[in-house]
Amino acid sequence: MTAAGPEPFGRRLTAAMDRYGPLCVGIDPHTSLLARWGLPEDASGVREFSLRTVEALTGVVGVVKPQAAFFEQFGSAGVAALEETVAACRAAGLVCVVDAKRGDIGSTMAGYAQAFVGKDSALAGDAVTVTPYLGFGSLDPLIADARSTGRGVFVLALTSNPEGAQVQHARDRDGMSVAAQIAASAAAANADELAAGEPLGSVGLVVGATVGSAPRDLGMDLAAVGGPMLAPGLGAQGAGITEIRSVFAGAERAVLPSSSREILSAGPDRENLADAARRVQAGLQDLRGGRCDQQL
Ligand SMILES: O=c1ccn([C@@H]2O[C@H](COP(=O)(O)O)[C@@H](O)[C@H]2O)c(=O)[nH]1
Repeated sequence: MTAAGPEPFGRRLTAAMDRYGPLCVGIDPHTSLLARWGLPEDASGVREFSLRTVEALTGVVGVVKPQAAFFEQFGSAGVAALEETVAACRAAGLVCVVDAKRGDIGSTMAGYAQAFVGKDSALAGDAVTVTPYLGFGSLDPLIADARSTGRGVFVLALTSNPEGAQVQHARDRDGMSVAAQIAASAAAANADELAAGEPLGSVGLVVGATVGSAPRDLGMDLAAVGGPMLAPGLGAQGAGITEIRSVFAGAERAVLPSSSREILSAGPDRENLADAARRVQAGLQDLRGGRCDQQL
């Protein structure tokens, strides 16, 4: 919190990436991983898995991303486990992106906004993923609330799954792709924060590390967005630093590469988990133009 209000998300995220490096570790308690970790395949297992992961990664990475689906599948007890995970991240000083991929008409979006970026909501991390396929404008209430509480929003633009092309590669009658329209809307949403000197705006995009030349082919100007680029697809989905460099050429400092299964499968031993994250982080070291503070 500053005299002018809460510290903006883009500033806090930049500080975390400068300190630890760009890696975001996904907290995805797949049932197969619960079994591998010797944990029950229920909400108590999801809770234990997530809290152990937060503990192992504290001081190792700056950003984590719990996947809401793996909590919600166990109903209210699973949602309670997600709330505890968010609280543990807050206590540990980890930037927490809740991967919930919400989206609805504007009036309903206000409800999601209260849940995921509302001031006193237990489900609100530091940022949330949202879907713009009801129109980018439908996200306005949530973006406004996120800004007012110092939180961020990651808008799906080019997802890492091949099926996403059906919607995201479509073009309007002027030839502009849906993905390029989402990027342009995010850039407009970030303009005031960037003009005020923030290093990154609060409105980021989700662009898979697996999408190859699609951003260029679809006319997206990622460097002009001015917000962070959450890049899932690192590790288990096949992307590495070479793919990330190619997808995000010109916007490398804004990239938040995300990996879940590749790192989580090193658990349950805390040191093994931390080492796996350190190895992936080290491989990304040059992305932001040199060593992070933690390695100096
Ligand atoms: O385009 C997208 C958007 C989100 N995800 C999510 O990221 C993780 C990826 O997990 P891995 O084990 O590293 O493959 C998962 O939670 C997805 O829902 C994505 O993969 N692609």
